[in-house]
Amino acid sequence: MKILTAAQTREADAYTIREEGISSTDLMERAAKAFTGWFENKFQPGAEVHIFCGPGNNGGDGLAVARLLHERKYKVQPYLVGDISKASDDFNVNLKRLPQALSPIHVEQESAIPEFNSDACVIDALFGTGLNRAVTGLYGQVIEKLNSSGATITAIDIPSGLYADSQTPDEGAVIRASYTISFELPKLAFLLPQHEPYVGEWHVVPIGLSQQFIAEVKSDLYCTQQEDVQQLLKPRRKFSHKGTYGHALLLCGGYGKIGAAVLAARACLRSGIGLLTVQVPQAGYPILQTAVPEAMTLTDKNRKHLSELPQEMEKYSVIGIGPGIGTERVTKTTIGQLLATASFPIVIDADAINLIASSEKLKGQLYKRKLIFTPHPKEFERLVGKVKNDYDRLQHLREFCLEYGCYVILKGSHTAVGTPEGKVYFNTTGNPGLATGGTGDVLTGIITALVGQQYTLEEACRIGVFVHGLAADLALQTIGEISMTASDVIDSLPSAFLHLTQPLP
Ligand SMILES: NC(=O)C1=CN([C@@H]2O[C@H](COP(=O)(O)OP(=O)(O)OC[C@H]3O[C@@H](n4cnc5c(N)ncnc54)[C@H](OP(=O)(O)O)[C@@H]3O)[C@@H](O)[C@H]2O)[C@@H](O)CC1
Ligand SMILES: [K+]
Repeated sequence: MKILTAAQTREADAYTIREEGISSTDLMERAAKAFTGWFENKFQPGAEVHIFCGPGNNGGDGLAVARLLHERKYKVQPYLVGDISKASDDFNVNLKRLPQALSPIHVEQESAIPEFNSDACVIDALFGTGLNRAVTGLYGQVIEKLNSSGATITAIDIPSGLYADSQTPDEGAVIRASYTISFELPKLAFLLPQHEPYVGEWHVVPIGLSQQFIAEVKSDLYCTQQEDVQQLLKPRRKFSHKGTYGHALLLCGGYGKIGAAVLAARACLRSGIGLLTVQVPQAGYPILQTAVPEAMTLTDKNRKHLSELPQEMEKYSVIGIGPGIGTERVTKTTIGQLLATASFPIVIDADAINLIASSEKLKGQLYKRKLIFTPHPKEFERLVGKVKNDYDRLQHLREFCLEYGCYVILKGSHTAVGTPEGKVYFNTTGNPGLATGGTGDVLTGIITALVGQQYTLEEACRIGVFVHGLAADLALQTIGEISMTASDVIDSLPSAFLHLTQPLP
């Protein structure tokens, strides 16, 4: 699914109206019906619903929603905020369509807003994609009052005051919604962690915008959804054997962190790799052999740390390196040797990222290699320097991928996959249960397995982060967020792959 800017969304609206012979009023009605459909499933008709409408088409949506909810027996009170003498045409059409029983309250000062019951619902229809400056003055005061009212706020299209695709100025007030119901496509702002307090739980409802326009419009930003991953996954062939699915090498684990190698290895095997060799420091040998009998185990000459590459490197199709390896000098030297010699793809995680980030020499060896980095935000900052905000982080992500021609999986609540072509794919699975030690090691194992099976690096990144999040979502059902461990995510990988390859009817 593509992500469009606010300007492109307005163009999509205009194109749909022009090319598909639908009036803008009818498109607004579709949007209002789509919103109302979601709202009715969420809130019972007994609830008081206070709908705050601004002067543009977002306000027009609010007025149409007021009429539709009134018809469905909700106790609706519309508010017209500020100067509506220059309101949009469709706002005025929907103002006229309000039934007699609904008389709107004009809010010219914030004191005109009554106190709400604690179970009241507020619908925010002040501003949508037409927001063109920070919200201050009366609108800002109204937003602050609604935020502190204690009512459950549901935003139409986007929380008012939030910029859809660029940094919202600090001085602007922004609605803090519990729910945001967006039309047709998600906005970039919803995918960035800094906006969680404003956007709340978000959903997209279709309103029939032109699919042709959406297919043709240029955007480098995408959401990866289940259908995408189902199309990317290749069935295993009847006449295949273990050699068909690659031979992965994991260079993971260090004294006290052999568990990281166990987790990465188990996840790699559960993600379809044909053969797996794990090299661990001597201290890890009995542990690996016992915990992961399916993996072949090599030992490093060093008892505690990664200090050498195995023999016969040419037999591997992919390497995963980093989980638990530590930051010893000798390990850094080994990474340098790996970058200098390996011709196959390398998945680089954890301390391998930290070691590369700390060395200009190692960074200089990254060019023209087939590399996937899997940093969390702190590791990413070690690679690229301090970032100012989530948009700045995204910019750095694209620049880093372009400069080094590599892939970066920037982990977070909507993990972002950056590609060398400047594209970014946001993931749509996962939950806060993943915020626990070892889940990153699991992701390294999954991605390594997928690269080993000859998926392109882009496919491996997109499938891998989706499956990892899906496994956590499936584990949620029986284990919950609080108790979830990295091993639970591995244990749910089979269900996640089954879910994707044999969708239930
Ligand atoms: N078109 C369609 O077919 C469909 C559109 N849809 C809906 O339309 C929404 C977009 O509507 P929109 O383009 O009218 O813009 P919207 O966000 O309502 O605001 C514009 C108004 O706000 C004003 N204004 C802006 N910033 C301000 C500020 N900081 N402080 C104060 N004022 C400010 C600006 O005034 P001005 O800049 O002229 O002073 C103008 O009056 C979209 O999100 C979706 O909900 C759906 O129904 C689907 C069909
Ligand atoms: K809104």
